[in-house]
Amino acid sequence: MQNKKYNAETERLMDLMIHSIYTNKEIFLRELISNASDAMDKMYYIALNDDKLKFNHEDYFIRITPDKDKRTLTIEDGGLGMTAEELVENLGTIAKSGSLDFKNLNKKDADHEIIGQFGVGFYSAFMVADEISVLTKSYKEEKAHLWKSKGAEGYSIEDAEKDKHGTIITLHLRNNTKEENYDVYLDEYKIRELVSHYSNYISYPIKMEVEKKRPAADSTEDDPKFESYREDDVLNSSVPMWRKNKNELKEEDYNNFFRQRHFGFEDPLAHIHISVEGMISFKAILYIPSRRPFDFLNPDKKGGLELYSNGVLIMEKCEDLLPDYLSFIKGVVDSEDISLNISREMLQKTRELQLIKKNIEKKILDELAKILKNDRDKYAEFFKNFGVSLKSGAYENYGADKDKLKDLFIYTTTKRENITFNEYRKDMLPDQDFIYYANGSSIEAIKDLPQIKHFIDKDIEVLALTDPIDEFVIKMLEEYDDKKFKSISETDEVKEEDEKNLQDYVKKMKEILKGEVSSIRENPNLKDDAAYLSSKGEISIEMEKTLSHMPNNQGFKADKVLELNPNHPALKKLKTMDESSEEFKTYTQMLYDGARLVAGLEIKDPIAYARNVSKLM
Ligand SMILES: Nc1ncnc2c1ncn2[C@@H]1O[C@H](COP(=O)(O)OP(=O)(O)OP(=O)(O)O)[C@@H](O)[C@H]1O
Repeated sequence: MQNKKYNAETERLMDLMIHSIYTNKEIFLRELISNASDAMDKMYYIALNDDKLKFNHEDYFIRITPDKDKRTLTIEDGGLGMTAEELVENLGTIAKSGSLDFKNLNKKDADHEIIGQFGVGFYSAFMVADEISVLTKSYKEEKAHLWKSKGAEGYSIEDAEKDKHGTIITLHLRNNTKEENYDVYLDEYKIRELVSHYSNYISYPIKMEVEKKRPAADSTEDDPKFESYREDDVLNSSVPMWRKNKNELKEEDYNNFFRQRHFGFEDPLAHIHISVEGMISFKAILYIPSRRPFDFLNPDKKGGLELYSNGVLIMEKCEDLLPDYLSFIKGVVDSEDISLNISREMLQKTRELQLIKKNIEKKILDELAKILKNDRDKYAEFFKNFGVSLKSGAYENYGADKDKLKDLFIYTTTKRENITFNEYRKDMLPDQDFIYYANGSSIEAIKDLPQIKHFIDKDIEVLALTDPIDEFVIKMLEEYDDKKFKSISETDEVKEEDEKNLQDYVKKMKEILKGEVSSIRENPNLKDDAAYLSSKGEISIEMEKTLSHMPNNQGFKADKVLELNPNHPALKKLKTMDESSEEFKTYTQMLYDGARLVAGLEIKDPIAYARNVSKLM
C-alpha cells in the first residue's frame, strides 16, 4: 500500500470541500455520474475501434447503490477505468490547477466562487462524504487498484481485485448534523429526484435496484396478498437529449443539460436545438453562455463542440465545427453522416463537416439577430461579454465575414445606448454625409473630447468606440449602406494652398514641432480647448495607441495635425509673442504636449511640462 499526499492546491480544495457551507451539496451526484458517463463514452469509442476488445452494448450502464446500514452510496460504471498512475494523476492533483487562483480568493467567498464557477468534479463528493474509496480497473491491464481517502491528509492506493474494467466509487456519508441530514442521499426517493433533475439525459441507463411489490403466489381476489421483491429500475430517460423532440423539452431541461455537460455553471443566455435532415443529417443543441468563462481571453484556450457519430462521442472539443469568432458557443453535435473512425486530420476536410459548420453558423447568427430584435437588454448583456469575438470575426480573414456580422454590432452613441448601424443610419440628419465615430476609453471620456462639442451643437449623433478593436472593424467595413464611416478626429483634407498661405506664427510653430506633426492649422470649431490633435490617412491616433501595445509593434505612427483654437486666450497670447523668443518655443511645446495628453498619448518630457505649468500658475 502506498500513502500519498495531495499536491498543495488539491489539499486546499479538499479542505474547502470538507468545510464547505455551500448549500447545493447535492450536485456531488451529478458530478460523479457525469464522470462515469465520460469514462463510458471513452470506453465505448475505444471498444468499437479495437477488434481485440469485446464490445457488448449491455455493459454500458451506471449503477447507484445506497446502503442504509453501512451509510454508503456507491456509483459504479463500466468505463475505461484507471491505472495506478492515472489514479495519482487524476485524483491526486486537480486538473485545472493553473486556473484556480486561490490567492485571490478570501476564505469566505472561496467555496462559492470555486464550486460556483468551476464545478469541482470528483472532489465535490467530500462535501457529503468523510471517506471515499475508488475501486478501479483499467481496460489496459489485469490488475485493479483501490484508492482511499479520508480527506485533506492524503490518500492511499493498494492492489485489488475486480472482474471487469470500470470504476466503483463508494462514499461513506458524513454524520448527520443539526444543519445537515446526509442520510437523505440514501433515500430512493431523493436519489430518483436528483437523477431526474440533474442527470436525466445522460446517454447511458442509470440503474438502481429497488424494492417493489407484486401479488403473492397465494393471492386471491378475496384475500389479496403481496410480496416484496427487488428489481432494477432505470432512473433516467437515457435517450440523448438532442434526439428528443423540442416540444417534449422544457427550458429547465436545457438549462440542466448545460450544467450537466459542464458547459457553465449559470443558466445559459439562450439555446438552439437543431434537427436537420437532408443532404446532411445532424442534430445539435447549442448554447450561448450568459457569462464569459474565466479564461475567455487566454489565446491558448480551445473552444469547440462535442462531436458524436450516431450517439458515440468521437471528439470532446471539435474546433472545426465553428468559425473562430463563435468559439464561445458550447454544445453537442451528433451526425450519423460522420464516420466513427475518422481521424482528426481527415475530419477537417470532409464535406459533411463543412456543411454542418455552415448550417450551425447560420443558425447561431439567426438566433442572435432574433434576440437583438426582440430583447435588446438581453442582447446588450450578450454583446458586453462576447461582442469582441464577433468584432474580431468581422476583422479577421481580410473581412470575409464582415457582411454577415455588421448588423449584429451595437454601440453607445452621444445620444443613445445599444443601437445598430442600421438604426444610426436611419436617423441620420438629411444633409449628413458620414457616419461619425469617436474613440475613447468610455462614453464619458468621449463626451469630453474637444472636437465633440461641434457635433453635439449641430445635433449630429456620434458612435462611441470604446473597444480598441472597434476602429479596426470600422476600417474594415469602410461604409454602411452607402455612407462612409468617419472619425471626428480625422481632419478634413489639408489643402495645398492653405499650407502655402500659413500665418507666420504657425510657420514658426511648424518649425519647432518638426517631425512631430505634419500640419498645423486654425480650427474655429473648437469650443473650450486651445488645441487638439487630429490625424489624416490610414492610421488614426487611436490605432497608433493600440498598435504600440501589440507584441510585434512596428512603430506605426499616425500622421498628426495640430488644430488650434484661434479664439482661445492662450492662442491670442501666443500671437502677440516674439516668434524667436524662448517663451514662444515653450508655449508651442506646451500646447502640443497638452493636445497629446488630451489624445491619450505620452509626452516626451513630462517633468518639463509640469514645471512649465507650475511656473505659469
Ligand atoms: N468514473 C471514472 N472513471 C474513469 N476516470 C475517472 C472517473 N472519475 C474521474 N475520472 C478521472 O479523473 C479526472 C478528474 O475528475 P474530476 O471530476 O475531478 O475532473 P474532470 O471531470 O476532469 O473535470 P470536470 O469535472 O470539470 O469536467 C477525470 O478527468 C477522469 O480522467
